[in-house]
Amino acid sequence: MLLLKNITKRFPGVLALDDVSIEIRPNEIVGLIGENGAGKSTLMKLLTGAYRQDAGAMTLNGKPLVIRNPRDATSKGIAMVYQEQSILPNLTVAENLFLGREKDFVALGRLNWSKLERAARKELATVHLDIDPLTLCEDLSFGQRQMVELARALSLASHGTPIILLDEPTSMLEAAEIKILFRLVAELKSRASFVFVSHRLDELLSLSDRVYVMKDGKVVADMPAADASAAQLHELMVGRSQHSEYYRESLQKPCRSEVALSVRDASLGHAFKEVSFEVHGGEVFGVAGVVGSGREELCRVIAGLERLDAGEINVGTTRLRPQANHAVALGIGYVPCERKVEGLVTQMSVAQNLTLPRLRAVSRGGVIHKASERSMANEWIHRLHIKTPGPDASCRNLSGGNQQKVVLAKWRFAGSRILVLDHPTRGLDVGAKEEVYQLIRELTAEGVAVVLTGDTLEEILGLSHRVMVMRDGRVQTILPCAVGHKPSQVEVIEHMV
Ligand SMILES: Nc1ncnc2c1ncn2[C@@H]1O[C@H](COP(=O)(O)OP(=O)(O)OP(=O)(O)O)[C@@H](O)[C@H]1O
Repeated sequence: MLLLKNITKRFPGVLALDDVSIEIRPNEIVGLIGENGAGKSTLMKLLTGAYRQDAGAMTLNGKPLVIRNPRDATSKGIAMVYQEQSILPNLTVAENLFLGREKDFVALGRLNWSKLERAARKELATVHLDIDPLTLCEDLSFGQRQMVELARALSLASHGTPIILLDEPTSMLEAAEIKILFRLVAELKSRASFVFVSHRLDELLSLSDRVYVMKDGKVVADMPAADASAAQLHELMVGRSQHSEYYRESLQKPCRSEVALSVRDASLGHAFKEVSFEVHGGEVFGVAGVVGSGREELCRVIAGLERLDAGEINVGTTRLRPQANHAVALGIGYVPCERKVEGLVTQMSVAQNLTLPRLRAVSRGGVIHKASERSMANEWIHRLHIKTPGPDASCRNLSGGNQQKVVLAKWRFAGSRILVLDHPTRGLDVGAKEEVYQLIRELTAEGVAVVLTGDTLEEILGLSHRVMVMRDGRVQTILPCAVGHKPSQVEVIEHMV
């Protein structure tokens, strides 16, 4: 149905797509995987008309295809469900579904709300979402908002057999929501084709019919999912086989006796109440809980971004003030879940972002010394294998995973002694994840304390010395979790829900 032939796309200093050929058949789910920076998003952006290829051609149902912009893409039946959701939270579900198409619902200069509501109900039924179309989107759960996006994409691209692009749709979802999404996509396959981008190899194999593996801008494999294994995909995309010890458990050292961080009777609004714990030097302290359990807010409080209603947080003998710069001064580094909003100044370069928390190290006489800034940055680019044309490249143009590496490198450069990692491996490919796990082990061996809330329970259990389980803002239990004493996932889930 859709054919991409010998597509090349170049950015300054980067060959993002190098002679890529891909085909998408009717009613098929095509999985797309590759390391961070392999070119997946660039490919999606070509298909939605955000970019034009430098060379190569596309055809749709045998006819030459030129996509001028996203609206043109949807008119040709290609629509995208964005990972960092594109719906407007302050509008209703119905308004979001028909955003830009309001004129179909206007009579005599006025919006016909009941017509809009009826049409919205119909669209919501296609994704089995039983909600009032006049609900504000900000009142929906993340999973529900994603369903609204999917319904919107399907209704926009209602031309022939639509092609729906799903960019890491599961990265922000809980296990139960993922199940619902997968069931729905499998059902919708009878009326649409899907391109599914994911870094989770098992998921990709379970949902897709066929899989393309990309590496350094090239397609290196195309195979039926039934013939592929996760280990094989790992090797194809990373170029080496998966480390037998994924979480580097053998590198875990007993933590130190000194307390690096203590949280006492901390309460914050509706988010959490009377939370107390201590984290030791060299310890990975995992925080588990479902979305809404209070774990994300807890991370923000330790980073100095929120003011507690009661209780206190101490680093050594110093009480933390609710100011991000005080947290940084006390040696706390924060890797936020929303890296583009809070983790980076995206319009600044890689070097500027990397050195931002410790400008003094690259300044002379109060003036930033560009050559030292660049050479520091080069060192970290090299150490963390950050894929960038150079230290002066704008962070905005890095792939998602490489942006995350810049955030991690920044705190490493700052010499932080306490790291708060909120989903540090979200959006990272399997190889990059292993590098982060290795880095966490190295940091803790040096005595750095880590507060970790992870993408999966397996990840939290794999890395932590102890795991605190939160439910509805309360601490349920703190379980020992060092190697040889790991609780089972079931045991932890029982405390979570
Ligand atoms: N607008 C741009 N300007 C310059 N370089 C870019 C731009 N967009 C992407 N790149 C570069 O092109 C390469 C491919 O990036 P792309 O975002 O397609 O990777 P990806 O496979 O989606 O990675 P990830 O899994 O991390 O999201 C990267 O090296 C990236 O830095």
